Amino acid sequence: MRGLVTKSTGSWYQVLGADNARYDCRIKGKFRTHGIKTTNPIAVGDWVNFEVEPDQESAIITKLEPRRNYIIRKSVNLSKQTQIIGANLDQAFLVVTLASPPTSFGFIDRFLVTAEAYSIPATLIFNKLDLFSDEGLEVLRAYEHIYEQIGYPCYEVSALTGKNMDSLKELLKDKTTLISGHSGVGKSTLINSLIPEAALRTGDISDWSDKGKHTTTFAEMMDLPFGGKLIDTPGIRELGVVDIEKQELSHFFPEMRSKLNTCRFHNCVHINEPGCTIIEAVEAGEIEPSRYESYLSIYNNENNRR
Ligand SMILES: Nc1nc2c(ncn2[C@@H]2O[C@H](COP(=O)(O)OP(=O)(O)OP(=O)(O)O)[C@@H](O)[C@H]2O)c(=O)[nH]1
Ligand SMILES: [Zn+2]
Repeated sequence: MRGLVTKSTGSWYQVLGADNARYDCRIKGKFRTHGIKTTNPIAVGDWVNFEVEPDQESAIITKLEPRRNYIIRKSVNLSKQTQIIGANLDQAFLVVTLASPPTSFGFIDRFLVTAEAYSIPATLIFNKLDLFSDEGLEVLRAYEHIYEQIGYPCYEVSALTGKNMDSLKELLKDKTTLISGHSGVGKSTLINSLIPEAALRTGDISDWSDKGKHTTTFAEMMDLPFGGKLIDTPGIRELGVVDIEKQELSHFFPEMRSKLNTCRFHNCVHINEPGCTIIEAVEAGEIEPSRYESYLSIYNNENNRR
């Protein structure tokens, strides 16, 4: 039967079958992963074929359909390994906030670079709008302006009061969206506001995760009541920047992309080369200094977490 993977622990996969029933599936033997070294050959959002075992208790995934796209992160404990967080995504949302605790530019930019690297459209959701004074709002709008100019849509909401949540629903409707954010930004509150049954879902998780007691839950796909799917990434607070050649990094900063052919040296990496148009653009205020700092930080492989 054909089905959609909606949850995974790395050893167990929950699959929503074509018959609308959910199956607990496993993989038998080795699975072709097309050159991706990963702890989970199959990810949430994947379309698969599976066969129900004679005992009717479990099922075996037999085939993985080609992915339209996917997003990957470095595994925290296994140095060379990577995790596929989600596949077949329409877009990625990063929930951020400038209030308790504020999200740093570095955190935002690393997320955006990852989304660019995998060609997944990214949107920033600024939460906790209700906490802002007029002055605070000015700072917020300045942040938003930076990212909107580059081409990233920004939305300001309050998951707590529900302010502007309707415009968010419009964006999510009938799409598959990966949602991410560091601890405390209000991602759970936001999901609960979008999916009122999400509280039920929590009970469901603990029940199901018995199957994966010693593994991590990578991600979970939820149905949005107004149409569309949301992929939550519990325990995944940050997407690492994976497998980007230093020489290529600037391609994943859209505001740098258009200027790349104009540096004096064709192999310019925009650090301290003479005749570098990226550095000139930073100095002229055309490229935001915080974005250039993030570029340097990623280039130097620094992990300046919040
Ligand atoms: N004022 C205000 N507080 C909010 C808003 N959204 C969430 N919060 C609060 O922020 C805190 C963190 O919210 P959570 O939804 O638990 O945050 P999270 O991002 O899921 O983080 P974890 O709980 O660590 O997983 C809670 O005290 C929420 O009540 C908001 O829009 N406005
Ligand atoms: Zn340059």
